[in-house]
Amino acid sequence: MTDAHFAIAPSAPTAAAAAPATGARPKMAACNLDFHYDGFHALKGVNLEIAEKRVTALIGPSGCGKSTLLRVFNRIYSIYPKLEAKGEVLLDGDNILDPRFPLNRLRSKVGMVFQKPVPFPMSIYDNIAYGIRHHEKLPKGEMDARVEQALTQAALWGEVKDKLRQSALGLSGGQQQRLCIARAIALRPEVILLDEPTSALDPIATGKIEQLISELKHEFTIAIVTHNMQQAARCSDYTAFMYLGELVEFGETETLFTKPAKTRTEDYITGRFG
Ligand SMILES: Nc1ncnc2c1ncn2[C@@H]1O[C@H](COP(=O)(O)OP(=O)(O)OP(=O)(O)O)[C@@H](O)[C@H]1O
Repeated sequence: MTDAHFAIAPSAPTAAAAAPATGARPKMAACNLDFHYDGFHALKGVNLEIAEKRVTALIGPSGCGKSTLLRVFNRIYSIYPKLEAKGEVLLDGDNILDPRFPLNRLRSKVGMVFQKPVPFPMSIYDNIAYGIRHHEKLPKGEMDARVEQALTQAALWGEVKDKLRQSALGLSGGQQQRLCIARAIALRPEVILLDEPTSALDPIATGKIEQLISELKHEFTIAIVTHNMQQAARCSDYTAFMYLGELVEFGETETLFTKPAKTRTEDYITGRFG
């Protein structure tokens, strides 16, 4: 799909409030997005653009719908019958909520990393190779190169290159999270969704992941849910502030944190509630 297709996307009020001021191309966009959990209205008319090869942070008090929005971006809810999304989520102009959009294509383009690192109970090498094998049949030499490349990009290669055949469960929490990021990267996605990726980590491991995020954005489009406002300020280009299922404010991170347009945003970022 082309930019032109994106521009004429159906019903897209193209999140006018959300339009990135830098002219970055939108990679994904939620358009009039509503989401219900078995009757509970968790996302209400959300319009948001995720700029290509930038980091977009989703912030807001507990229960405001940040993780739900991230999960809709990956259609992860679709296995549950009573969960319903309405509106559109565009990926390069295609509506990924359309059941005709193949789930395996979506998963290969949009990777996800969760709050708690969950390595598979297998070797470090196989943690990376497992997902690749699912999508491609590679000769051993090429597979070795792909594993090394993913671990290098996730800033983990130097720490694990001599123990690739050891269990991934023996890695520290921070290393396990970088392994999960490597696993996502290995599939060569275009978008990486990070759901509170550092909330289980100590400050040093957190710093490494933040450093990693700022390097990965040169190649990938990143959306990150975080409770840590310093983290959002440090590592994102754009920030979306959500409250009770609505997108309250969106803008360049520096502007949103220094000159928020809405009182509710200001109250939240200054710690008056949340
Ligand atoms: N599986 C579910 N079934 C029913 N309601 C749910 C489910 N998951 C989330 N919710 C509700 O949807 C709303 C949004 O939840 P969500 O997890 O997206 O919020 P969040 O902003 O990510 O919160 P937190 O920061 O605490 O992780 C909340 O009111 C939550 O209780």
